Amino acid sequence: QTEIEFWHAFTGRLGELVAEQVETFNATQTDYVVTATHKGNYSETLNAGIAAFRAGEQPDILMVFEVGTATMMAAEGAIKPVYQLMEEAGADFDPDAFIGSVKGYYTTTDGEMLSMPFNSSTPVLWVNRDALEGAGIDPDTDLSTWQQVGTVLDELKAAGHSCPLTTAWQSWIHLENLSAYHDVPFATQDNGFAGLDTELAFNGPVQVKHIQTMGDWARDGKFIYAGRRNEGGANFRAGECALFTESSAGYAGISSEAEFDFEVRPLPYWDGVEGAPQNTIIGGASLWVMAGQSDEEYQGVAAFLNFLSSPEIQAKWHQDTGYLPITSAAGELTRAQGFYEENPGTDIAVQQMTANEPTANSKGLRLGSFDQIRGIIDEELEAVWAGDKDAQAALDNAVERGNQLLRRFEQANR
Ligand SMILES: O=P(O)(O)OC[C@H](O)CO
Repeated sequence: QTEIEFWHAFTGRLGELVAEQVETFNATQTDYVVTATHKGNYSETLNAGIAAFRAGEQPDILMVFEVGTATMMAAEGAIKPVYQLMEEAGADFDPDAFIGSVKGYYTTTDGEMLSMPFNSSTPVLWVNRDALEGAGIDPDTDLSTWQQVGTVLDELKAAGHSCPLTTAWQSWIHLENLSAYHDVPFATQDNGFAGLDTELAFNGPVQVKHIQTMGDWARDGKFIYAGRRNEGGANFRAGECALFTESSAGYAGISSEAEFDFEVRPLPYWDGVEGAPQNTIIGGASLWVMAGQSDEEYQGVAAFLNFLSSPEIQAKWHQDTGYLPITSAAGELTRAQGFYEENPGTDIAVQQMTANEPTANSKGLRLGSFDQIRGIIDEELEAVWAGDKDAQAALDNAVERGNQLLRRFEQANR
């Protein structure tokens, strides 16, 4: 059997679910055996893949979060483009099977799909209905807008709740998606899709107002900051927080652990901003095939990737995890199986992504060195939450510091 090495970033319930998929693939055929290894969080997995490539010890498949997409696209000698892999393997592969917003994220402007979509998500609002009820708030109360959320946070606070709102992935949800959802640019040049000469632009009035409001909520004990990635998930799953902005894929952990009545709602928007709500953008990760492997391995990689995106496997993955059904066939199968009727709200994420035709501001982001830029944004946001900076000063600073990294990336990849 030819061994296929697959490095990923999943632990907890998602780790169990990816292991199940690998086992199913290994059990369906005898030519290949996929060995899946957890290499840390998304950033650690990306860095492990880059370091391994430099040492000539790269895996066959590397999971890279959406943030690393531009970096991987620029790493020409290090990767085997998926369209090429499928062509050479003679595999039956149709990139048009993927929904547009997912396909577009991982496809070059020349229409070549470079990495394989796998776990795509979008941010939503998770609600602990018991917490609302406990504070004397109607659990069906409208939470469509941030204005409405603000009123509920006041009520939770007045009732003595210790964690009215927490969040995961603050830059992704409260700046990147906030910008797309309100149809304002996060960066120039169509958020980087139109050229490497892109500059950050997330210090405009909509973003400043939102971050300042979150900063005020933090000062008043209504927004509790738990960490840069998905640390807040532990607090929400334990029932400590009433509202939680997190990936749709929070579903995996919440549905298996929460001992309270929970619900998923659309991500709130600011009423009064023209064009809002537009559409949210994807997060999660895609699978990159690394260069320098044997023909047999590439045959196995093509078979495994095709298996992962087959309607049955992708539909099960979507239903188990809350990741989007990334192919139309997986979405249709899920609907036909009655899953959305039995699990109300589980189709909100895909609706939120696809309700409107994306604009130049809402197709997604393609920015080099973006993992490092997110680190800068995280630092600046933490200064706002701590009350050390106001939102305008923090976002201006993040833009200026981030632009320096973009210029370096542009020079290195011209
Ligand atoms: O938790 P995930 O996998 O949906 O990813 C969330 C963000 O996109 C990470 O950048």
